[in-house]
Amino acid sequence: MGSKHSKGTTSTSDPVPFKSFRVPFVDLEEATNNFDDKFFIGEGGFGKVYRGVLCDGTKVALKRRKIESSQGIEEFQTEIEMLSQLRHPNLVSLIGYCDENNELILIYDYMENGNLSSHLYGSDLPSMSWEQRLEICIGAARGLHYLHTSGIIQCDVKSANILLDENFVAKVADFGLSKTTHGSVVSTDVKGSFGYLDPEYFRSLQLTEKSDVYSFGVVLCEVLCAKPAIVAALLREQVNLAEWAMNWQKKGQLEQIIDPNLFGETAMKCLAYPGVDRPSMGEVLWNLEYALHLQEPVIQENSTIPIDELSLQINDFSHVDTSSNAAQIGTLNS
Ligand SMILES: Nc1ncnc2c1ncn2[C@@H]1O[C@H](COP(=O)(O)OP(=O)(O)OP(=O)(O)O)[C@@H](O)[C@H]1O
Repeated sequence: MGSKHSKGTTSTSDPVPFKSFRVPFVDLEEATNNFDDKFFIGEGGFGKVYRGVLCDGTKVALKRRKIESSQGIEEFQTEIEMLSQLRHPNLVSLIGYCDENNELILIYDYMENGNLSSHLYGSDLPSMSWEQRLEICIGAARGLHYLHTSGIIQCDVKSANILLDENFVAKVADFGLSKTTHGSVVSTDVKGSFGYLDPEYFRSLQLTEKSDVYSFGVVLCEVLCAKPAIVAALLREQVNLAEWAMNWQKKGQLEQIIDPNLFGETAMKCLAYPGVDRPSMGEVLWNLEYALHLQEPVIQENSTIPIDELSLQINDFSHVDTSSNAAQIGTLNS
């Protein structure tokens, strides 16, 4: 949950009506040995995240708002409102929250294997098999499909917000920017993360479920190419992975960067412009499940080939027209 998007107020009094989820601060101090650095997992826009163990033995992750920050209250409330109503095996579970004094802390089920992006690039973690990747994408698609059929747009779909439990089951996380729309088009300020933002939403400020589909298409590209959504390529401007992959597709050479037997076409359909040409999340899910079904014999044959070998050939970004992305990034930063 990133405070970069927050428009919250500064009052901390009774921020949410779900008192049954409330956990005393002293219990959280105990769970983390007083927020000891040894328990620190990472940091996002909202604040630091710690692992901990509650007195009943439940392993948890605690997201603690930066004390100096006056932002994040609106996202804190949205997160609690959304997650206290939603339950699905592919959504992260909110166990409770703490809003004592100046503290705002969200308490989640602890996800043993962290987030999807750290398994794709930028870490020493072992490469995941194709089958595992596809199953993770299917899990995340199920979570998003459930959200969309519940009338909710997640609004910040990215690989860092797909968490993995001890069995590598995908759980969609971070609902601070989510919107309840019940299928209608909503006018709103642009929110989301660089590299994942639907260009149509960016231009029109009209939010629909297809914006999540676009962002999920970028996640599929990351999974297929083992590259981050924004790639700093040699001396050039930052390169947007989605546009780079679509350029290869336009040239009819998608197989140059990804194995055509996998789910490249599904990823490309998610990135279609205009948004009405994109599939629904249910169709994406069906396509991925079908890809898994088709892949089973192929996966068995290739199961020892790490993705890095496939992505070795995709380091040439010289064909990308970065002008429109650079414009988008520039505008977002301003
Ligand atoms: N329930 C959880 N279990 C385990 N690790 C978690 C959990 N929730 C978050 N993390 C980890 O904590 C770190 C910070 O996450 P956080 O969601 O605050 O920020 P982010 O998604 O990295 O960035 P942003 O604030 O821009 O969305 C990440 O490494 C994330 O994987």
